[in-house]
Amino acid sequence: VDHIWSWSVYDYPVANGPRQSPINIVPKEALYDSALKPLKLKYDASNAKGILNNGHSFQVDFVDDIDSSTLTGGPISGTYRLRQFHFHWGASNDRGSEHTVNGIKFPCELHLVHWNTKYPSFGEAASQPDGLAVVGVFLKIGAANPRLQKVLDALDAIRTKGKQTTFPNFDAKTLLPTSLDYWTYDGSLTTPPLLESVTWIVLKEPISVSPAQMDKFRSLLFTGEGDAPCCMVDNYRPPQPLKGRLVRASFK
Ligand SMILES: CC#CCOc1ccc(CNS(N)(=O)=O)cc1
Ligand SMILES: [Zn+2]
Repeated sequence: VDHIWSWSVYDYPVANGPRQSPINIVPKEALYDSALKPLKLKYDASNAKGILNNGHSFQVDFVDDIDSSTLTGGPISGTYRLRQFHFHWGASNDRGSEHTVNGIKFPCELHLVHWNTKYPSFGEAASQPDGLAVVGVFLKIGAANPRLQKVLDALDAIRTKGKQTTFPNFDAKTLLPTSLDYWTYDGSLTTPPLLESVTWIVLKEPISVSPAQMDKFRSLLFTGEGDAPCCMVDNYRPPQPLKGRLVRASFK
């Protein structure tokens, strides 16, 4: 079975909702908002727990039962805790990102998923309009990125769906670009259950990734051990209708 996104609008009626993600970002149509605060990301490397092939991407999970890896400031109010980060990528370097900029696709996009601590759990927050905040970072082809290497070196141990291994002491801040300038808009999860609970914060500055490193992402499988192997590629949702939403910029 080709692993195109197999869910249908019938399974998830919200797929046609008013605030679906991702979107195409048109910088000239974004509104600079001087009231937007700088992003404050405070990550504790000791909160990193494990790395998992979940059958549609891989994710690095964090301990989120205390306020030690948090997102504050930016467009959000209150404190959001880092839950996990994961990536989306293409079968070739001409595609792979979920958000696009002036219609341009990047080869890969990193998502750092946070949940609002005004709710008792991630699951509860995920059903609230202000429950989640995801920081998106574009990856563009260039020099090999040493900050990615520790993550990529762990992929051999989680090649098939359902495999996981420990992944201690990882500082997710090392994956961020120099500038924290961002675009922000109200959106959704881009994977099932597509819940419209995400404040998206997409960084303007990409980080680098080399072609060889991109091939490492593509060495993962959608399929489980013993299944006919299907390379984990093109695990991105295409841009969705803006439906009148405003995209704000934290920078001029
Ligand atoms: C409710 C629920 C659930 C499952 O948890 C997640 C967590 C992250 C994601 C990632 N979605 S994305 N690509 O928008 O960050 C999807 C489901
Ligand atoms: Zn994602």
